[in-house]
Amino acid sequence: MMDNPTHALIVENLGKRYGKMEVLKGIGITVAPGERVALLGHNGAGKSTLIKLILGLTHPSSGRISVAGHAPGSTAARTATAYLPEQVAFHKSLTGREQLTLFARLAGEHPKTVMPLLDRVGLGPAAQQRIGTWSKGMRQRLGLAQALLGHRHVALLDEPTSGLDPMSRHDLYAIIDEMAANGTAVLIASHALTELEARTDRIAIMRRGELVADDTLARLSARAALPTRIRLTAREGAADHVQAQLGGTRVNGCSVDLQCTTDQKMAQLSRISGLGEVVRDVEMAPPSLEDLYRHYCGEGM
Ligand SMILES: Nc1ncnc2c1ncn2[C@@H]1O[C@H](COP(=O)(O)OP(=O)(O)OP(=O)(O)O)[C@@H](O)[C@H]1O
Repeated sequence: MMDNPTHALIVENLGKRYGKMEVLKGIGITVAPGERVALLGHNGAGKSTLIKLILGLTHPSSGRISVAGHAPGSTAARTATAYLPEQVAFHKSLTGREQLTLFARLAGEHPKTVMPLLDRVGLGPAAQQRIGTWSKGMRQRLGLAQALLGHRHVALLDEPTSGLDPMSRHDLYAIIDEMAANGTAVLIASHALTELEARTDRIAIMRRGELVADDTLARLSARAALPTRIRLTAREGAADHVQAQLGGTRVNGCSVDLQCTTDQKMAQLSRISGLGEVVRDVEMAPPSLEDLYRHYCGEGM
């Protein structure tokens, strides 16, 4: 395949063996500039191995990778890639500003970019403190600041929000969105399904070294045809009547759970409203990313 300039990252028919063990089998995935792709999979599915191969830290047994048109590990590919590992390690005795200045020099960036970048990730006030005194969230932000140095075509983020509180997670995703809006292709390996659901454009799921899904949430959802759950709250004493009319399962004194496919949803809602005032409330839960993840990972298989 010719390199498509619309793809910042191309992974083609990638295989990796460790001795007899086949860790990656024919992986093909592309990420376009500005796209945010979630990379999901159980422990040991091969996500870290894929990231290591894209970084050029280990070599594929077969297949090909192109990072902004360059071979993984080459100087051009390294310059084009931002990488945030799960455990970010820094010199504890340096201040945030000193550490980032060091990274800026290594990346060929002018030290004057450092303070604005620290401000951008919310570390401006802590810039003169030693990293050894910082919280995990602050170190994670510094990792992100490092990843934001220069203009990167591809960002590889490994569990970027692990161990962060909800506010820090929110801020971190805002920065990731900004990176994508500036044209960086972002690949986020994570287990944090709920937050990824709203913050990524595409979902890629790996299972035992194979890519078993790679599409938008809406299309994965349509293909899986998982049911929408509907919980009805009946007026006091009316739950039996509601269940007799609509079927479903009683979950407690006054609630009834129903399930329906997407194309049955409107018909089901009109049957519910036909029951009139005996139904006090309706809650609908479409399939979540967690449901889809279970489906595509073939849980229980
Ligand atoms: N250097 C290595 N030598 C031998 N086997 C390895 C090596 N690195 C990884 N593996 C194996 O490859 C498989 C995939 O591991 P990998 O770390 O890529 O999974 P992962 O999806 O990143 O898991 P996690 O979510 O736990 O980080 C595992 O079975 C692992 O034991």
